[in-house]
Amino acid sequence: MGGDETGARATDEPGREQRQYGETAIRLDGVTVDFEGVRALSDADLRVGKGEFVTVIGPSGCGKTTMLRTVGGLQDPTAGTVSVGGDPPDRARAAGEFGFVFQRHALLPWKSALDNVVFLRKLAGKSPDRERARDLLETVGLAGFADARPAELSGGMRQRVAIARALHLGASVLLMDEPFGELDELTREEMGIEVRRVWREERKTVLFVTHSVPEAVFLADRCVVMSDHPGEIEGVFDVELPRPRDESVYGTTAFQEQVARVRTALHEGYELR
Ligand SMILES: Nc1ncnc2c1ncn2[C@@H]1O[C@H](COP(=O)(O)OP(=O)(O)OP(=O)(O)O)[C@@H](O)[C@H]1O
Repeated sequence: MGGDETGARATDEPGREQRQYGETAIRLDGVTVDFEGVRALSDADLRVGKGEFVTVIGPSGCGKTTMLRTVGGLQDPTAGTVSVGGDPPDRARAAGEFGFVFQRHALLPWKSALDNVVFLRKLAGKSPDRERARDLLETVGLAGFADARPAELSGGMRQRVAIARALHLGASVLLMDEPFGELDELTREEMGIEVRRVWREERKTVLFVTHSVPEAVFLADRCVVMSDHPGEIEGVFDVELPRPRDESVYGTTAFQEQVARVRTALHEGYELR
């Protein structure tokens, strides 16, 4: 398919989202993770190119979070190797290469949005930059909310703060685990559009776990489909949709077809490779 070693294709599409993922940012080779008799992840091989947006979807308990945590150095593999920018995950984590965004944003309730963005960077031993933090709040659509406390923000706005916080860390890799899981469908869609826009501007590598097939397709350059018992990578699906993407994509036949294809893969173990 004319791909490079990441498996991603460089396309001739014009615009800023042109895909050129020659350099591998994340690499998993034969990664297995066992927990007391449970094989959470089995023999996973994956390459994620630098600056690529990869989503991960699969049934509950198939090892999506385990894979994300293993990439992020929060979980050691039982077998196999993971490398991030050529380094083992714990070294990459110590170097501040990861921005984690989880379903529960864990903002500090007594701090303003701006202070929440700044705080994590301070905690990581890096010097905070309030101007940059303010710019990032603007980037995620929160201009004017720098002084608001989390309780004054909606769920979607709180997740935007969490994304700005991860970006302020200066991380090159965003690991996102169901970040919009608690949001209503319309807000999820809006957040998806925002996240792709931010990703385009900030040029991060993103690994994004979701339960939503439309979200997995809309966001991705490539979508990793997993199966369970044991958790393994069933296939990796190239998403061919216009770039940049906005809400009009949801209504297109191409989008519906690709959603259907991923659904079939999830239900029937349809061969994607
Ligand atoms: N710390 C742990 N100790 C024991 N078992 C675990 C641990 N973490 C995960 N597991 C098990 O490993 C398997 C994979 O879990 P994981 O959370 O990675 O799946 P998931 O695909 O993210 O699930 P969900 O979509 O429900 O969040 C499950 O059977 C789970 O019970």
